[in-house]
Amino acid sequence: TVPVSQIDPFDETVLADPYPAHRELRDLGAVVWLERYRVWGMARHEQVEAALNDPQTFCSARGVGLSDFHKEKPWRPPSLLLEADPPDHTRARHTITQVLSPVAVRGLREAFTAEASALFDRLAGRTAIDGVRDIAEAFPLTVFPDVVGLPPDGREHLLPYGGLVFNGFGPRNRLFLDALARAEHARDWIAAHCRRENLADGGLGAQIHRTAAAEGYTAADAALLVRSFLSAGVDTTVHGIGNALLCLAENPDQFRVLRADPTQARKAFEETIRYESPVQTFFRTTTRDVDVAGATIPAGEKVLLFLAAANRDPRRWEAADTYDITRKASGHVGFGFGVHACVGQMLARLEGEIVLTELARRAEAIELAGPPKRQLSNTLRGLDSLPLSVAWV
Ligand code: HEM
Ligand SMILES: CC(C)Cc1ccc(C(=O)O)cc1
Repeated sequence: TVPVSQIDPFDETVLADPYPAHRELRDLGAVVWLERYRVWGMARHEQVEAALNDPQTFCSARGVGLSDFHKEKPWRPPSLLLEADPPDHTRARHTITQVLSPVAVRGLREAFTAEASALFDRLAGRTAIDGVRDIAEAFPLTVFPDVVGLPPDGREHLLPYGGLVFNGFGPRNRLFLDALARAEHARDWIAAHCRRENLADGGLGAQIHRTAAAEGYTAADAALLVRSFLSAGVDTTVHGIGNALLCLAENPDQFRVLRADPTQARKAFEETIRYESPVQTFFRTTTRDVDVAGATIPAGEKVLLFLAAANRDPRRWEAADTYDITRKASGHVGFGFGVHACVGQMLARLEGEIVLTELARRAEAIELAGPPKRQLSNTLRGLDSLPLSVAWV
């Protein structure tokens, strides 16, 4: 029989400190029944990776949130990438990877480095800063809209829209309803700025339109592909960078390692994605009766994948609950795994590496100057504010 848990993974107390619940779920079994939502859950690395690697059985086209698109109308038209399965997904993925290719991402390094340098020039000398407002939000909100080709006005809609997307994967709780209200005006702005006429020539948005047209997509579908970037490309990196600053401030020995060798910045960011995963959970839906570790999950069931729990599974990681920037963090599922693995991960890594390198060069030490304020979300883990005192070089 399948172990039953009363844990509510979307409860605000659990979201504020999810790690005890993650441990309980891992130890309860390879597959558990979450009574609260009447869905299945997997929290161990082995089962999460296996499910992500089997899109035929654990599909995305019925939504990657709690809502089953076969039963409820999505709050927005489904994504051609995230909420699609092979073969449709394959064409959309091929289109996007032509635009966000490793060569294209490498070509951004110089401009991103210049932006980070200018940002830290403005911060130097200010001993009290807010790591979220002044760094984690400031850097992505400067470089990403520029590279997509968004106009200077209206960028304040990006975070609220992402907040709605990520809260939208959870239940229709207070977090979702708040996000829906906050994003009321963002939805129109985002929809308008997925259209070719509102995207600058030469930007990634215009390139998506051009490549999508060559792949036979309509302008409307090309706009949906741009929407994927605007949905996934900001809140995630903001929290990735914010979580890295929090981890480094809470583990001064790790900051000293980074300070001694700033080329460790990329590894520090990767360990952050494992240890304090910005994307904590999302769902799949079974397409057939499937046996997992002796339990049979019937077809048509929602399965909640606990990425963050898998990333701290002691069955897979030495000292799983230790933040160690020198460890080999590869193999984590913080960027997903398999056909839907994050298409923006190289861009995210570039942003994280550049910010942490600049920080390591300019700060002797950073420490918490007050309690961080958590930003609760049904899916994302990150901060609203991070008071830091910085000893600049
Ligand atoms: C630290 C930053 C980021 C994290 C932690 C992250 C995490 C993830 C994860 C876990 C998935 C898998 C979703 C699934 O399997 O259903 C994913 C997919 C995706 N990500 Fe990211 N992401 C990040 C940054 C970005 C950026 C910067 C972009 C855009 C430029 C982006 C665009 C996407 C897209 C379009 C998908 C869907 C891919 C597909 O379904 O084939 N992400 N991301
Ligand atoms: C971690 C993922 C759920 C992030 C994400 C969100 C939205 C989209 C989209 O295609 O709209 C893609 C990826």
